[in-house]
Amino acid sequence: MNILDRIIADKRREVSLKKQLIPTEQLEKSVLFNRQGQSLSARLRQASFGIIAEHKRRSPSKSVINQSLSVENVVSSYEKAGAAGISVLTDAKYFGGSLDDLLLARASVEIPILRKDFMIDEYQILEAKAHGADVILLIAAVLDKTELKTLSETARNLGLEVLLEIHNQEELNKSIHTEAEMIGINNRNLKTFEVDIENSIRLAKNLPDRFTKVAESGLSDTEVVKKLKSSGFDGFLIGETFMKTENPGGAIQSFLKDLD
Ligand SMILES: O=P(O)(O)OC[C@@H](O)[C@@H](O)c1c[nH]c2ccccc12
Repeated sequence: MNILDRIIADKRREVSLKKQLIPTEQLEKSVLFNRQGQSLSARLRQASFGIIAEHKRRSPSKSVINQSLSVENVVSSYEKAGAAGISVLTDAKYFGGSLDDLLLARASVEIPILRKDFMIDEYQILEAKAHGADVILLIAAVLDKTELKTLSETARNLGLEVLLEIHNQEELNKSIHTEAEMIGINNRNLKTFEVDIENSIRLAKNLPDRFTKVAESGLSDTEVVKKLKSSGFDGFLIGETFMKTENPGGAIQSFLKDLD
């Protein structure tokens, strides 16, 4: 079994257990459930370089990235430095995150927040809303066309935006008819961890203009980000480059300065 299949198998177990413990009515009682969602898509299109800065403690490809900083400090410093949005990993087993991280991030920043997790069930979208997210991630590699459609409709009905992640033409074909606001092209193949920017540039050319285009993963060089911007990308999802430093806020600040 590849890593992605393992993560999804674990996620199915996790979600079915949580559903028994915390009913959806309880999620709907959260104060945050009535909060007005904000548009990440609009912010990315307005920014000269729209960075979505990610909070990520560890990952299956890199193991430990940063275990010592507090999520509140990291995301506030991202916001202060000029990030367009924040991504918070909430998967515990493989990424060391939690829904509490999402709550703490929401309490710390005003800018849009993406709940970064492996979404397979409507229940997780209600959780995202109840913990203050503005955007959810849907990964085309693990969902079929019908699931992509119904999960994005659920998000839309809750006032959440969708970042739909693809990696190849086949995934693009099944995503193109959904109502997602943003398409993320993952430079990293989630099955092999290989990073390929040229693949992303080729794929982006086949995307209709109505989608805000986001380049994801493996970005550490401002020259590469400039090249992606001129190839039509509006947003850039960056985690490790910032998180592996002692001062992620300082790292994004100098990154943005280099892009200027
Ligand atoms: O840390 P990086 O290489 O800058 O990547 C960030 C983000 O793109 C990556 O964490 C990611 C992209 N798609 C995902 C899906 C699930 C978990 C994580 C991810």
